[in-house]
Amino acid sequence: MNGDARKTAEALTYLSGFGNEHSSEAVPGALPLGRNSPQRAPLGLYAEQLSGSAFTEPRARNRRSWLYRIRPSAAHPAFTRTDNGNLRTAPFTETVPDPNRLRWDPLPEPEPGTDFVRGLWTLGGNGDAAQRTGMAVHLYHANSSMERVFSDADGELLIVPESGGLLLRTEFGLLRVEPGHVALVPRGVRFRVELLDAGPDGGQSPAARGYVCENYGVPFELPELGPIGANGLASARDFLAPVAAYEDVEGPVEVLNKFCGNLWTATYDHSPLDVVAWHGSHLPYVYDLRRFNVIGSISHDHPDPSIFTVLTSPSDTPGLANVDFVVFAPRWLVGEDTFRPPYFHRNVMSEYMGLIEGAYDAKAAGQGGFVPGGGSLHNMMSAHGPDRETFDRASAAELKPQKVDDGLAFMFETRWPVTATAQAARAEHLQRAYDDVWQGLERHFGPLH
Ligand SMILES: O=C(O)Cc1cc(O)ccc1O
Ligand SMILES: [Fe+2]
Repeated sequence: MNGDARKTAEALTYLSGFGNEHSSEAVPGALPLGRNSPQRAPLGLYAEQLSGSAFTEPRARNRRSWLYRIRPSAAHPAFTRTDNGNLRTAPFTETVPDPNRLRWDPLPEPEPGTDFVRGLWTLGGNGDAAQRTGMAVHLYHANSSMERVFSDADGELLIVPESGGLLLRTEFGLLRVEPGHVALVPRGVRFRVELLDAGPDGGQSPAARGYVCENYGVPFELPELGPIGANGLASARDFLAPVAAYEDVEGPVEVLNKFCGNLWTATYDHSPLDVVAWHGSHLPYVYDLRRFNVIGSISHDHPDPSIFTVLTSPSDTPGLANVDFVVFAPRWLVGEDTFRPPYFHRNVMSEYMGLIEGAYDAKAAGQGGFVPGGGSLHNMMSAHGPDRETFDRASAAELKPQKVDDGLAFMFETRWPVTATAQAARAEHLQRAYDDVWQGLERHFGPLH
């Protein structure tokens, strides 16, 4: 299946535009015109609505799609509980919230035959999935394509690959997601993840690794631009939705459903990825982070990282995000008389950071440092910022224009502290000496300087 996945992914076409009303049909005439639910849907298909918002939410936040499928989703046997593996869900109560700065190396190698869902490993989170608020941070490390199909009733999934490309076969069609891209799979949408990179044995050996933000709250949207103007940051047109593509498969297919924190399984007698046409706004997307238009200071001082927000999940309080997805993309630094890397700070928000590639400008890379596939957690009010090495270097640097283009880092920044899971708090790959990166920041104070 893996070799085929790359070939299939090469030929993909997309529909451009975040939040649009898109429509697509894999077979001409499959999409009804002028109505959603005709007495008999075209081509003998079943019409079905998938709601991502309450029916009555304001138009700007209202999300739903109509799917025209070979069988209605309702045609399935009972779900039964199955092993949650390393997946955990809010409320997170296995440990107490930790004020310490925490950092992890990448996940260890998975067992052979680990698919995307089995490879999910929850680091922590906040809120309450059943109350549709808060978020979870997961990592994944897989070495096998999924045969089964997955959907998450608990939230939307923002998938951030760090190594290994993925082919997402969704109810709405196919998305190719490489490191440097992110995929957004809405709540309840069924999909299967295949690994794009076939190993020398034509199969299972390469790993696919990355991060997932599970957003229990209001779905991600593009941030307001305010005085930035009508353009800038992530552009709506760079978010690509799939075109309709369906599986006409009769035969046993395992379908996994994450519901209020548990995995449930059912064996369908057909593939639920059988949507021949669709229209609507509750849709998956892929976005290439390198298309992000980075805005920064052209005078002095280091702007707050909110300037790098790609997507935001708002809360009921204006400006206070349930979770923001922020990217530190290649950019020029030109600030005069400025300490250019991230400043020392304590933040009321909680910050989980990951690294997709290269190095991050506030932290040393290399072994025992902040490395691709690793991550750090700086919870509410924890004191952090540049490590000693970065502080020494940046305080002495000659301030000529400088291109920062040796890395791609990101942050999930959330309104509530992230409580670690037991497995994250006790993990062997937790860096137990992380505090040391701020050791040796000597006093330089001298009133007579
Ligand atoms: O802690 C971090 O590295 C993230 C971060 C980056 C930045 O540029 C300013 C503040 C901030 O929290
Ligand atoms: Fe920070």
